[in-house]
Amino acid sequence: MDLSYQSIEQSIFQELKEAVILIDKHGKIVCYNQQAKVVAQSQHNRELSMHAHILDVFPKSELMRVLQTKKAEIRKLFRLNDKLSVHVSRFPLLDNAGELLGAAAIIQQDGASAETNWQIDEYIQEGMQTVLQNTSQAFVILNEHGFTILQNPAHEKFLLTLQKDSAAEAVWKQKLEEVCKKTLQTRRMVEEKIRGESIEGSVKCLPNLIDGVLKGCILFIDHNLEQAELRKKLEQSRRIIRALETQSRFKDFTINSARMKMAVQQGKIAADMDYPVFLRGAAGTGKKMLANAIHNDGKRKYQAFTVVDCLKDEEKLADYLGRMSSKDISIHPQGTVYFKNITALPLTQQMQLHQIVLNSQENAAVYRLIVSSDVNVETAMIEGAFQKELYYDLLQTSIHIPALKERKEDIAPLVEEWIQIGNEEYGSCITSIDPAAMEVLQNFPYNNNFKELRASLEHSLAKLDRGTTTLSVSHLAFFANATNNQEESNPETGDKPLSELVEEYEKVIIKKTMAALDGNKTLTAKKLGLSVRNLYYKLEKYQLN
Ligand SMILES: Nc1ncnc2c1ncn2[C@@H]1O[C@H](COP(=O)(O)OP(=O)(O)OP(=O)(O)O)[C@@H](O)[C@H]1O
Repeated sequence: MDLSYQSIEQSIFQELKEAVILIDKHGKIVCYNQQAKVVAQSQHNRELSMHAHILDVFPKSELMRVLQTKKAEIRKLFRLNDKLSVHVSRFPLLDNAGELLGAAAIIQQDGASAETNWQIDEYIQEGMQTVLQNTSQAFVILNEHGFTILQNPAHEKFLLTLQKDSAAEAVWKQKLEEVCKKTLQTRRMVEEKIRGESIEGSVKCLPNLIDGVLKGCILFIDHNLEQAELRKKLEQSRRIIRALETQSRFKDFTINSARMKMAVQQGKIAADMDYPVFLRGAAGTGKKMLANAIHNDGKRKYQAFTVVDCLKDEEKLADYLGRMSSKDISIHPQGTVYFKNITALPLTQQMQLHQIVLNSQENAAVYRLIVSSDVNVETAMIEGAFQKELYYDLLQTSIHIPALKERKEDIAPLVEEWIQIGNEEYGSCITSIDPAAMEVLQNFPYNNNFKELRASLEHSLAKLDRGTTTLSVSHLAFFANATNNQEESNPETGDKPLSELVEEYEKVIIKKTMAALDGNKTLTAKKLGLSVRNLYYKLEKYQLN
């Protein structure tokens, strides 16, 4: 067999992807192609040359073995250097009579490295998938029209949380769209900071160019959601503490309804002035909270806020009426005094209060005055139990706080807020509310307004099974029972608290006595051992007028 160079199809041989080296039976190189030169160079820059010994060029070559064994070795791994391994197939070269002429090595350098690259690619791909699925960095891949093709879990979570805050969601959605559009238009990276109400962050958008063709873009989002959630919880705790310490502010009101927004707005206007304020609204609607916010967001915030219940605090009432009647403006301005249940004041004290109101109107008051009533003052006035002049003067700056049933839009956010607080207190873990349950909560009458909403929810949360995450109608048995009891109006049934049963009984007694005495209030009060003003108060409370 002629192993000379000329006997082989030059062009094909040279173009082969594989490196080919032929040696004679002594180990001398007799033939090689271009690829073989490259392989030799990759091994410490060695030069391949004709008639050189194979071990001089490849000191670790195993081709010599084939000369001895005369056996072919297929695709054996051979380490060329620290970084590069190749697959080598070795063949003995025999003539027709089986005589050894030499040996050939076919080195699959391209194939081998492609395989190595492929293995690395697969490894990297898998690794990348794991990283992308687990990273807290939210990202989303969009096509050239701005539609989502792929997003990671961090992005899904981000969108879900954003949905809970409609104001922030609107800002973020608009900004992300803008950034995306800009990237697709300019084919350049666009970076922006986003301030979406409570949720802040930044977005980076890269054009997705494949072989110079714009295929869409990739959005990377950094946000402070976790901090925002923590801040919200902290703010809630602070709000409760402020309410407990009568440190409420206007921002502490949870409101959705236009009517309640109006009441708070009026409160804000009143806070800037020193006029007396008259707060009107049923029990538990938030009168004290609003009075407190007027004080804390007003000029006298560094002075005391004092609550005087005209129905219960007789001594305190007399004390403050005395102190506040003084017109001595040389005295350093004092804090705010909040008189609640003013319809329970006897006429003489009403006159005293009227004088304080007049002093305030003349800017001659030492104290800031805020009064409230949860019963209908007009009826008391018509009956002669409330002074007309006082009524008209107070009316000028009166703020009406609507009952919860008149502002159902406020119920959902209040419920959500109290469930979060309840979760902390009762160890429950409610994260969602079934729509049917929310309907029950929204349609409940809440005679004691916020106080009743909170107490009823607490009652339901305290009885939840461990692990319940969705509040459903079945958990609201307390609400159903309360509704039934109200509908049946049977004072002897149900598991009502004693105070409620006593009130129901009191109502029946007053009603019967009044009927027996032809509606004469003075005689009714006398018969029941009540003062006339107290009777008026109870008639209003039980709506017996
Ligand atoms: N819009 C609101 N957002 C948050 N909390 C509220 C809201 N309205 C009322 N509350 C809370 O409801 C509770 C009852 O409110 P508050 O004592 O001010 O009612 P009130 O009308 O003065 O009641 P009452 O006439 O029975 O004394 C308080 O704990 C208050 O913090």
